[in-house]
Amino acid sequence: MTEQQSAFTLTYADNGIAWLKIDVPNEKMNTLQAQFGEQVSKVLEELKSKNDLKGMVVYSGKPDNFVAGADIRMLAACTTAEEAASLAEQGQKLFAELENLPFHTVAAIHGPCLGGGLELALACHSRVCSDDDKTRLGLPEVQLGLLPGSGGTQRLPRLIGVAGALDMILTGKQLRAKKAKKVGVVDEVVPQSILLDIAEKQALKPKPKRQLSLQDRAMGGNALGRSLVFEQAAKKTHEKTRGNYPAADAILDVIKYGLQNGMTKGLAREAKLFGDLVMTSESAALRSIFFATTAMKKESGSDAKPRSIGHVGVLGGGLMGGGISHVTASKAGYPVRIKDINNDGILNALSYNYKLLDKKRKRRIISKAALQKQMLSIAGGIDYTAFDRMDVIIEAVFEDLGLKHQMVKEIEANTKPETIFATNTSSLPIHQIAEAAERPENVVGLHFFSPVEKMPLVEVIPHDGTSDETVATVVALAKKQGKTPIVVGDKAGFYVNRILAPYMNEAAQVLLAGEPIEHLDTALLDFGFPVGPITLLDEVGVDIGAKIMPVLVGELGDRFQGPDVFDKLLNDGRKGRKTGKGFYLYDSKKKAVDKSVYKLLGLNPEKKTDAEAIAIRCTLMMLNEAARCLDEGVVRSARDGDIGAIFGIGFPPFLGGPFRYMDQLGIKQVVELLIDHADKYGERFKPCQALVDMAEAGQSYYSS
Ligand SMILES: C[C@H](O)CC(=O)SCCNC(=O)CCNC(=O)[C@H](O)C(C)(C)COP(=O)(O)OP(=O)(O)OC[C@H]1O[C@@H](n2cnc3c(N)ncnc32)[C@H](O)[C@@H]1OP(=O)(O)O
Repeated sequence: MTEQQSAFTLTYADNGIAWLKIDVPNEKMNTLQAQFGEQVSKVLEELKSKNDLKGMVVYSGKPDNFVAGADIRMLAACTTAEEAASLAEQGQKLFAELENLPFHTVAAIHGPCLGGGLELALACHSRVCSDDDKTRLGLPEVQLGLLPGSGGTQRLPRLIGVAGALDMILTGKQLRAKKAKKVGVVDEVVPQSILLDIAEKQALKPKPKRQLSLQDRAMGGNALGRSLVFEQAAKKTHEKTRGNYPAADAILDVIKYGLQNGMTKGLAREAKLFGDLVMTSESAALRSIFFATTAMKKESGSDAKPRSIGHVGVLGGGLMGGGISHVTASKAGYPVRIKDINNDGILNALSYNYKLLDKKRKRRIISKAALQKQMLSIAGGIDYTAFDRMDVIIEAVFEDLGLKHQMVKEIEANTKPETIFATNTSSLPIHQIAEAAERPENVVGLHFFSPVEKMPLVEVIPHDGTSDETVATVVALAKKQGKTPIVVGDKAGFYVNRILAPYMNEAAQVLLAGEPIEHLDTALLDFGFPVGPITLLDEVGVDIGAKIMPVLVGELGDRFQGPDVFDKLLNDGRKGRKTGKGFYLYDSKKKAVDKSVYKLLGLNPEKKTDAEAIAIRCTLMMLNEAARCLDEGVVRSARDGDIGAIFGIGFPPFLGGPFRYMDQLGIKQVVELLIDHADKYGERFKPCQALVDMAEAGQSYYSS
């Protein structure tokens, strides 16, 4: 290999400093690949042979990233646990040699420094990072169903203490520069312009001695303190994972083992468990989410080019309008003008924005000046002033077709001919909204989920007459807002609500069969959903469910007919959390079921069915409907269907989404389960034709 093709280049300065540049050829992102082992070994051999070096700076040749970790494609290609473990061992060995160099090694970090990238930096004696917003440090392996396999589970606790390391490794959180300095992951934070100079200055200083952090001394440095920290972390982790994520248990195990038995044994265990985890179905599913979202970042939703956007208008200053204006102004960086029918709506949206920004300011993510600047980019009023400048309007008014028609007309009258009208409807067909338009090619659905600033998914819904350019423009806008957009068909419920509704209806059936509410919710939580269905109904609002159901029944048929409980609940004033009255009590601190709801529904709750059976019963309804959606073209691919369900509903990520889960079960088995449930509970479980055909042909949704 020629010098130019090498990912690692060494140069020497007259002042005794060596410079090790990492620059993977032909890639915009540095990742660590097995094939670099030889190159790094050579570099290390050369460095060991030098006896006149004072120090070394390790830096990236890329403009905006340090190292994003081991190459995930390489891990996914492993066919045995031994193969994966040996990759980890190789990294461990090289990093140990780096750590043992006799002179001061300093990592100069700008941009993402994640996974194996941070493990490399941890093997250096000091770390300096830029204060740039792109700089993020973390060990996100757990999000891929893995543990840090190149020394991270051993070096991080020894550097920042057990509690801090457990927090970082178990959550996979990525720290910004200031926070990384605060917890002790880096030694210095400096502007990017002087990063290399400061790193060089550091490297000229003598190699520092490793010290136990204060936190470690206080909490994890003795056996008793340590076991307490582990106990708490295990409890907290289990509450979240419910035993569905083997990586979390493995992380706890390896860190504890390493602290009890020393670094060498700890590293051996780290590599072994890393190899085992790479082969788990959970890791394969989580890796597939990474590959899917990375691919989706490049897609434009249509063959056309997106139009450029200068200004965005938002109609309606309610909860959704507030959230949409926030992601449009603060995340995408466009000036926003909100229009509402009264000033309270505008004030509401502005105060929503202020609260979100102030939270960031309090956490020192943004400065006061940045907060003020961002607030100034959002304006509002009760008329269409300045709307002639708008390129896209996002409508978030009440779900009423007449009102939406009025909005379309007013917008067409007050904006440019090419202005896009994107409606955030969750239930009304886009083609019906577009009926009022003179320029239906500019009308498109843009369905956000609540709370907008947190939920990662957006459904983009073209109707038959929407232009490709409109689709590409709103897809680009959604990406700038930090969302993952999926383009879905203009049918009732679109994709996410359509697959959610039968699942929720089935949960209601289970409830009416007399299963206790906590039992039902816990069953689905244990299965891996982030909230139970009854809690979700309380959160979303019983009234919202009652409004969407007839639309689905009308357009898609009787299988969407839920049990007849909405009227009883609504007549009793039980709209859910927002009215303080639903299935749960909202005036006590501890979550508890409002038992009077059983009386209202004429139920005598009693646990009769085991949790697993309840979970599969509700989930099967979702799987069957997802299969129908793909068959009807409501989603364009199994991949989009999986990402939509995971990001829109919280479908258990470790199962990889409904389609990957069906593959895992085997389509034949899914069909058999559906038939079995149809026998027990009714026709609504009848497997859709697409699944039956696939089962007969022995097909699956994915090839791997
Ligand atoms: C032994 C070790 O402990 C094991 C590990 O290190 S496992 C890996 C741990 N690291 C990670 O999980 C980080 C994964 N990467 C990311 O989260 C994000 O890419 C990022 C935050 C670094 C950057 O995000 P963003 O700027 O939006 O860029 P993004 O589009 O995602 O990535 C750019 C390119 O880098 C690639 N990339 C980023 N990290 C990668 C990785 N770890 N492996 C392989 N490819 C990676 C992407 O696939 C994409 O490639 P493409 O352009 O050819 O499709």
